[in-house]
Amino acid sequence: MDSIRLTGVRAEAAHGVLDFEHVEKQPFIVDATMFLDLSEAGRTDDLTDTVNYGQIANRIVNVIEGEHVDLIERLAAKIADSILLSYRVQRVIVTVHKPNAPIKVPFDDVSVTIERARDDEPTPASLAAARNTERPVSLSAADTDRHDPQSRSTIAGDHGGIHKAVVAMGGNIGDVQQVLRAAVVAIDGVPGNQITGISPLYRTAAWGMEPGTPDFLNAVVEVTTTLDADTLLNALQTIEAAHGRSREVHWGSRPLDLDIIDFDGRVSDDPHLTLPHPRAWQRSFVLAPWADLDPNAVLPGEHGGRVADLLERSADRDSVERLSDTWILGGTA
Ligand SMILES: Nc1ncnc2c1ncn2[C@@H]1O[C@H](COP(=O)(O)OP(=O)(O)OP(=O)(O)O)[C@@H](O)[C@H]1O
Ligand SMILES: Nc1nc2c(c(=O)[nH]1)N=C(CO)CN2
Repeated sequence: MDSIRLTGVRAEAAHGVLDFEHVEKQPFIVDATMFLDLSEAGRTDDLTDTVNYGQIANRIVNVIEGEHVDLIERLAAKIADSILLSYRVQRVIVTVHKPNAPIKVPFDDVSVTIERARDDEPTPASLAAARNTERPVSLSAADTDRHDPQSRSTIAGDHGGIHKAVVAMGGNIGDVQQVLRAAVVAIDGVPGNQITGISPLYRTAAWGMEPGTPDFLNAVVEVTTTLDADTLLNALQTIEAAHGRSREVHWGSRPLDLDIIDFDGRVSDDPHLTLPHPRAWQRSFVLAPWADLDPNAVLPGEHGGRVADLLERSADRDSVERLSDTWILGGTA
């Protein structure tokens, strides 16, 4: 099968079993070989027919710089999972090198290599991709013939042109900032999606939850997408599941929540996907970052209005605090 090989992706982080390795950063270097069918991309010259290796490299760095792990075996498994979020990748070989590992004799390098296939253990991403086989994504409404409709590696799109969606992100368990960064990368990595705006990061008091619920971090992103609204929701739920599946979550708290706030200004009371999000109008944790991102934004629907005005009137507007404009780059300074 065709492959894309990315080698020497490097980042520093504190991973390892020994005490000092929990605090002192050291380099980790990753090679990844992704197996996928490149024949379409070879014919069409279109990035949406392959995987964007720049996005894969970002994902690898996000995992390395993410939550502490003791073992490079675990780091390799997390990296393989994040790569298999790209539904086109059928199989991946990941090598993690730890050249400065605490080994007392002279050595060149130590590494682990793992191989994971989409079929070995279906990830939420692969399950969602497999379920949505009806029609593939494309960037224009005209090119419906370019893809193989039988392929299980497709995500349905509506071929209805380019839509604009506003997605709210939040979480209050674990390294939320890191997870939100990874979520932005993952949303942008869904074929047909392009992130066009990222709000500042806010710390917000838990809204509508039991006293003592930890604060959330929240942000809002704008996405242009060729996906229909249901398929976008499906993709967002897949990304949520990838970040929540192995954690113990007490009621209400969550590592990652992704809601569609607005989709082309549509209004719908379908409970599966209510538009605009039915509680957005009264949530400062949505309104404040959205108003920062787009001071002229308007929430449609019964409770709608200028987002900045809704924020002004919102009962909990003092319970949100702007933390960082540059959080997406990796720091909160
Ligand atoms: N605009 C929307 N965005 C995301 N999910 C929605 C939307 N409208 C309806 N839903 C449905 O809501 C269900 C529950 O979603 P979720 O678990 O994110 O809720 P929640 O985060 O606990 O509450 P809230 O929706 O108040 O933020 C989803 O399965 C989804 O089908
Ligand atoms: N501050 C804050 N509160 C919440 C949030 C959230 O993201 N931030 N999400 C909720 C359910 O989605 C309920 N309450």
